[in-house]
Amino acid sequence: METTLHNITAAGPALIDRVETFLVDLPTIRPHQLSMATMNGQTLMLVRLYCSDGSIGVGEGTTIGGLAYGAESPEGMKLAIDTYFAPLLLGADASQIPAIMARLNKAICDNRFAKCAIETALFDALGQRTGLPVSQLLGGRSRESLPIAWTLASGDTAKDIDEAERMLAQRRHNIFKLKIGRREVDADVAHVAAIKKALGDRGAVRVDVNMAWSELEAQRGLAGLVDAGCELVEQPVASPQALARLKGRHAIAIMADESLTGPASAFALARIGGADVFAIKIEQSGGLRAAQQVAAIGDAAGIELYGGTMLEGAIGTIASAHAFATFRELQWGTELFGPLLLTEEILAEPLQYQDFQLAIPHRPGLGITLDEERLQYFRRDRKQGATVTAVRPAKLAG
Ligand SMILES: O=C(O)C[C@H]1C=CC(=O)O1
Ligand SMILES: [Mn+2]
Repeated sequence: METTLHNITAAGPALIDRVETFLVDLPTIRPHQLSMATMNGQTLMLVRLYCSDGSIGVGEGTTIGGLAYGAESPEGMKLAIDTYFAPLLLGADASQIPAIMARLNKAICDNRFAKCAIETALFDALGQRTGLPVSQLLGGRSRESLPIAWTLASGDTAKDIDEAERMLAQRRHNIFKLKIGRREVDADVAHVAAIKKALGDRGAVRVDVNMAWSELEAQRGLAGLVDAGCELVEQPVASPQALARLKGRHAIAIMADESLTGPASAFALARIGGADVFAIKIEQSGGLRAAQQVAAIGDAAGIELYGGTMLEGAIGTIASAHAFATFRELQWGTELFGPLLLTEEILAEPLQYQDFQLAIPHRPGLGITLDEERLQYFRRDRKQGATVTAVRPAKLAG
């Protein structure tokens, strides 16, 4: 469909008629070990917004290890949307995304992941309505594809090296992020050094400590990581002040992840010089536009950018890709590999990963088509026999 301002406005408002949420449980290809949890599967909280013009937008809320990573869980997001978000959404004009998000932000504290799922669905529906990809609706792309790092987190050095070799041979990834922080600092540093030694110049090595170190442990760890040839360390300690004290002390980039919970935290971190790099995540930021604001703050402060993941499935991953495509700078690439960690495909056509990059679709909205049969098969309530949706009362519908 050719899109003009005329046919958008001529169509009139598209009201939200129905909000549907459901959980989808998918296995991972291997156990994924982080400092705070080991994942054997991933649960996607999917939301669909059905609009009065026939458009349907889909969004995803996903986290890591239930409540191990953050305050929101997939089950909690579903409950929050069904109970508290839906009444604020039903009957609203789905094209007025900033107004809807302002309404949600005023009435609902935090719940950033659930808000991101809703904003994703709104942008997807707007894309269907206008014929434009989400990246275009967010202001336009600076790039057509994104470099994709892979996380080595099997918990075993030799297995991690084999896995990295396979990724290099397939030309899928040549940037590797190692999950550390579960073991003693020296054991972790030895693990990183062994992997970097095996890969040499063929692969970049970075680590994510997920806040597991004390500041003292970090002082020792960072020195060892520099010697091991590691180029970046993600959130070695929990406190932003400690991050600021560590930054610049060793020849290694310090990246903030857990400390970034949206634009205000980005501003606060920039003020104290707490990071060389921001790992920006759409869910942690509270939505796609909030992620763009975090990027703008990073840019303005001379902080370099990286596109992070909450190990989302295909929907959250491609929503992230559309947002990251609009960033002016993306010096450290991205880690949007979430769907590749899952054994099951939920799209009719898989996302395109090749030559170390993920291609960003050009079709309207998110530019993906769900495989309904597979989704129905993996949804949790199929086994429980319950479907919860919120519907606009008939007397208001039309
Ligand atoms: O960055 C995190 O902490 C979360 C995540 C990203 C990749 C991965 O394996 O875990
Ligand atoms: Mn991280």
